[in-house]
Amino acid sequence: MAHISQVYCRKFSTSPAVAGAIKHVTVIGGGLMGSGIAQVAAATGHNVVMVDQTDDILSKSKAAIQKSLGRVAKKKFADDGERQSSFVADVMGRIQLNTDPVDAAKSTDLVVEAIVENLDVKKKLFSALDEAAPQHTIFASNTSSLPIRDIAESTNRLDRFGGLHFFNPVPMMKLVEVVKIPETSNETFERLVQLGKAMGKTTVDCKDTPGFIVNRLLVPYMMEAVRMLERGDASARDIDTAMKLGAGYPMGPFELADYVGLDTTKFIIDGWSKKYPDVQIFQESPYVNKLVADGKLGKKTGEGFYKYDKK
Ligand SMILES: CCCCCCCCCCCCCC(=O)CC(=O)SCCNC(=O)CCNC(=O)[C@H](O)C(C)(C)COP(=O)(O)OP(=O)(O)OC[C@H]1O[C@@H](n2cnc3c(N)ncnc32)[C@H](O)[C@@H]1OP(=O)(O)O
Ligand SMILES: NC(=O)C1=CN([C@@H]2O[C@H](COP(=O)(O)OP(=O)(O)OC[C@H]3O[C@@H](n4cnc5c(N)ncnc54)[C@H](O)[C@@H]3O)[C@@H](O)[C@H]2O)C=CC1
Repeated sequence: MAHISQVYCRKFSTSPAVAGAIKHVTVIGGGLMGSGIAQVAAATGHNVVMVDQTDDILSKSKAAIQKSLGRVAKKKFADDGERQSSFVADVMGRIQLNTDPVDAAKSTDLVVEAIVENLDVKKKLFSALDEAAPQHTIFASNTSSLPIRDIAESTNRLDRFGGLHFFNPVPMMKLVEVVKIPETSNETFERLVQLGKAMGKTTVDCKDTPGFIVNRLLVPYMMEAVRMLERGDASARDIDTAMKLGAGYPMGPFELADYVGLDTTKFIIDGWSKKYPDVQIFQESPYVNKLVADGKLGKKTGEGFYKYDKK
């Protein structure tokens, strides 16, 4: 016998797919975050399409996923090379690649956007996707710092729009912030929460408030670290050591900034300094600006606050 809530959903939902769990996920952006989201979605049984601008970028994203899955497989199936390989092949088999976001959006339950941290670029993307995606498709942004409502206004599906904020590295970090705008329907919100849990994450709910929970606290902390460096109070190395050994953080603020990417970091600072011109802590950092101008974007380019071996 069907459970009463199943009967209710079948009878009253606008589309049968709205009531079901999200099975097909389209991830737009195959960078640090998009590749991690695609990996974890596929590893938890979802069919995934990962979209980026060129085949070349996508093949690098695919290689990054394969490498990360290899690390996961080693832990999951220690000493069993065959099972490790079949796990990796199985997960990779659920990830398709596409350079056309509009095409990818035509048949998907959820779009998760993880492209560059720029409001206009994100709005342009979602506006195009809105024309193509089916009615039931939910849109979500992984933005670090932009208001979800500002991105969502480029679409006609505010009730099916929310924030899904994952953390870097996605395969290791256990949290997803699920963000509601005033128009997000309860059904959409519940489905996003369910997806976060189905991906093996702990979810927290948050309103569309600047930086959500984590970044509202993390950004001022990291900004104060760079102010200390700029004032000459302490070296980057000593500040990092202090925060790791004195506060128990896995990475110090400069290691973390390099890990996040200084381009993304600068996009966040630029956005917030414009938005909050009177809040001193959010104002630009000459030190970060110089590193970015010199192409030193952190771990991904081999140099940021620190130098890295290119692997
Ligand atoms: C300061 C100046 C700048 C001012 C600017 C202010 C602007 C602020 C910008 C804010 C940006 C916000 C971005 C955002 O929106 C939110 C975020 O995501 S914030 C980032 C959150 N992430 C963290 O805080 C990461 C903290 N670090 C860690 O947890 C660990 O260091 C990490 C897990 C990354 C690595 O662990 P570590 O022990 O250091 O290294 P190992 O290499 O030995 O790894 C340990 C373990 O983990 C496995 N592993 C690591 N990475 C992956 C991966 N990608 N895929 C699969 N597996 C991975 C690895 O295999 C190891 O496994 P073992 O079994 O233990 O060997
Ligand atoms: N780096 C981090 O630690 C975190 C970043 N975020 C957020 O996730 C988003 C992505 O960040 P990262 O993955 O770090 O950036 P990234 O620079 O590593 O990757 C972005 C990718 O998007 C692609 N892209 C840009 N415009 C596109 C478009 N119109 N269509 C398709 N693909 C496009 C780029 O080619 C690139 O591969 C940003 O909004 C960022 O704020 C959120 C949590 C953590």
